[in-house]
Amino acid sequence: MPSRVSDSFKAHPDEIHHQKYIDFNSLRELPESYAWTSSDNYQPAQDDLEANSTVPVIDLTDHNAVDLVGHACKSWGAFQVTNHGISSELLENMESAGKSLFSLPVQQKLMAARSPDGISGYGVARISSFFPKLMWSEGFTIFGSPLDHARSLWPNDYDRFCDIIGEYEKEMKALAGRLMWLVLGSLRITKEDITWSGAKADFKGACAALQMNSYPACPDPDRAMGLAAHTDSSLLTILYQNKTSGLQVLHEGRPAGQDSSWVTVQPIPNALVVNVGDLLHILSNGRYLSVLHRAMVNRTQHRLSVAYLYGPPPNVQISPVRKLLSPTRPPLYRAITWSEYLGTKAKHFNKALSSIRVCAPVNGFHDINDQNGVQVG
Ligand SMILES: C=C1C[C@]23C[C@@]1(O)CC[C@H]2[C@@]12CCC[C@@](C)(C(=O)O1)[C@H]2[C@@H]3C(=O)O
Ligand SMILES: O=C(O)CCC(=O)C(=O)O
Ligand SMILES: [Fe+2]
Repeated sequence: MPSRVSDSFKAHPDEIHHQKYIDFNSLRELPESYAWTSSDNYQPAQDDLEANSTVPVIDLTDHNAVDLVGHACKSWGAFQVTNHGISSELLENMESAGKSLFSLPVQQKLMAARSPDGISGYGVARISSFFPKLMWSEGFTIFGSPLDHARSLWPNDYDRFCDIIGEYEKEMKALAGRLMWLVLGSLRITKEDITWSGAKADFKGACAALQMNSYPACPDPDRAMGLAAHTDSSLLTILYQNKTSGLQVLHEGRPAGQDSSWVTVQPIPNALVVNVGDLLHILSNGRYLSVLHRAMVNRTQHRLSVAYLYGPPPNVQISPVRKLLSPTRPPLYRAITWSEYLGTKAKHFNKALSSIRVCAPVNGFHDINDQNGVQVG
């Protein structure tokens, strides 16, 4: 296995898998295998960046929060929340847990490498296989207990990491449940309108994946991509980002797909970013579109983010809520479980939503993902 990318970047594509194991900090130049161009569906000049625009910031204690959330979901598919109840201490602890993980030597991180068909562990962005170029980032996914991987990373000192993850997941689950009811409330959907496996959906059985992302400072940021444009498969995702900006969301013109531009989500201390995922897109029958987003890198600052991808229990069927349907608004998607959807996403990537569509859109609303031209492998 090459120890540095510069040893290997002219390698045969089969060897790309090996290139994931690099020490980003050792590189003074951007290897060609990491240099994105417009033909890779990426405009390095960023001339489609909307500078004076920003996603809504919602104070969760605002008595109008339901309507603000509804408006943000409809017009942006993303928003930031303040006064969300997660302590700044927990956010700081999570950030330092991430820092201590990603600053381990490459060989140590490899002890927790994600297996080719696994979900949890250390590795490159799993969407990499859909793109011809590599991404300037590394990630660590936690689905279920982090114990085994934490033990491989810190054989004598894994408790603290596991405690922080456990606490973070507990708090995030409560916040995600709260946000879910705000979102559903904005669609005038009540507890009675949603059943999961025949029972009332109370989100107690909800599931989540925690994705920690590290974006090292990059010698040539204008040609590099931290995490390529994608939507999340979740119902909704809650993202913590450190003080370095990089997250961008695609702001759709209306009708969807017209004049879209990328908007940077500027970090606000202690705020969290929330975005609509594909399962909410399905559940809301396309009223709330899952938002395309990506992460950019910069020359001097390391960036860290932690995404909490919140979904239903893996085997519960998700389908458009009946209350939102009418003869003029028939169901656009077939019922699907999160497990099955993840398999579909792994195969079709940004065409996954269209692949489960059962009905042509009416009144001009449709999947944004059909419009964005993101490359599918
Ligand atoms: C449950 C999951 C959603 C996710 C794939 C995964 O199995 C674990 C990581 C998640 C993540 C995070 C970064 C972006 C994303 C598209 C990816 O490649 O891995 C999402 C996946 C998803 O939402 O489809
Ligand atoms: O790093 C970011 O800002 C985005 C991360 C992200 O989109 C993800 O983990 O799904
Ligand atoms: Fe994402």
